[in-house]
Amino acid sequence: METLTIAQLGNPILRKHAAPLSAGQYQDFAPFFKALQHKMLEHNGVGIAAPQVNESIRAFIVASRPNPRYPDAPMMEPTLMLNPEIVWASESMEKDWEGCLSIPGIRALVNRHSHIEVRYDTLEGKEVKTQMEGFIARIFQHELDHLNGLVFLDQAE
Ligand SMILES: O=C(O)C[C@@H](Cc1ccccc1)[C@H](O)SCc1ccccc1
Ligand SMILES: [Zn+2]
Repeated sequence: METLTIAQLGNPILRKHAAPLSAGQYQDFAPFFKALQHKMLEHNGVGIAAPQVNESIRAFIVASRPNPRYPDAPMMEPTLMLNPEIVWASESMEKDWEGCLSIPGIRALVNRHSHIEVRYDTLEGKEVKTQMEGFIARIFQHELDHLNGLVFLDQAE
């Protein structure tokens, strides 16, 4: 298991537009994705994006679970999402607190779409299309920002 370090704000990689993966590459990155999930769990994260560990590719993990800040957050298996996109977003927005593994110790109120429809590929190359709301939708939007060189402070209230 390669050891990954988490890029901190100021590292230019966090400001790059990450590159899409070709389906042929998915399996090549399998060991990296294992290490990515390990890193997220090590830091009690509910999500993590590849650029945060210096890999500027369009991949992230969403792993909602109840936590002190979101005690009623849904419990979900950590889910790897490749070439993720938002295909529809609600007009309605919700403000809530966010943190970031790349900006430790800072929390901010961020406005996010309350409902989104997303699509992404699985490691096996299967396309998934699904709806998200609440905390899970928030994590998805937070991680997608990372793939587009944005961090939560950029749109904090
Ligand atoms: O830096 C990251 O992408 C991990 C973020 C994920 C996150 C997304 C939306 C709202 C909050 C966090 C976190 O730092 S993981 C740590 C964490 C866990 C639960 C609540 C707040 C922060
Ligand atoms: Zn983050």
